[in-house]
Amino acid sequence: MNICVFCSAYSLDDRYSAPAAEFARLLGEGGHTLVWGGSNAGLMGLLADEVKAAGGKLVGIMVEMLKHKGYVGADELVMTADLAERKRELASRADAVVVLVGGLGTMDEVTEVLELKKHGMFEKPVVLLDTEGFYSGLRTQLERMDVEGFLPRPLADLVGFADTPAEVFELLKA
Ligand SMILES: CC(C)=CCNc1ncnc2c1ncn2[C@@H]1O[C@H](COP(=O)(O)O)[C@@H](O)[C@H]1O
Repeated sequence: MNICVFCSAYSLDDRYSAPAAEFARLLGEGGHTLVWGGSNAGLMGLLADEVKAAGGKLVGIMVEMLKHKGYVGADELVMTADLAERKRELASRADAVVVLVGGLGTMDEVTEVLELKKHGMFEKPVVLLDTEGFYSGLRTQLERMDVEGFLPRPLADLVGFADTPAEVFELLKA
């Protein structure tokens, strides 16, 4: 499976990096391919290192302006002109999307994918790994949208929440 992952480009402490590394190990050992932003920065770089070490493949979708941070050693590195093209390319290559902890870049990517799903233009599973309850605020907001009539389809059709890396893969199998 081509698993597209959005996550932080910053180095984070063990509370966040250890579950990300475990997720990467499961991805690699499962024979999956990581499709990601192609960067060696922070959690993105850690993820790629761990997937590779566990025997998984790496497909990086890079953007011209960040190419100085490009990961060396990917199986495939695709260069895109801008962030919008990169998001389209990431989505088009994904059989599933997994969101690890991240900041504004990650938010931008996940909201775009959920908006496409909302309109029925992207039908692949999307799972958020809610490490340390990092996404509890976002989850509360999305649930309120669901309950109060802001979504055209049930939230459960749009996104799943996993507490552990292993649970991500259980949700992807379901
Ligand atoms: C110096 C430095 C940290 C460079 C970051 N260089 C980057 N290289 C590749 N993708 C990126 C970068 N920054 C943000 N992104 C994209 O936005 C997300 C991370 O942004 P953030 O850290 O959550 O907000 C990633 O999923 C990635 O696809």
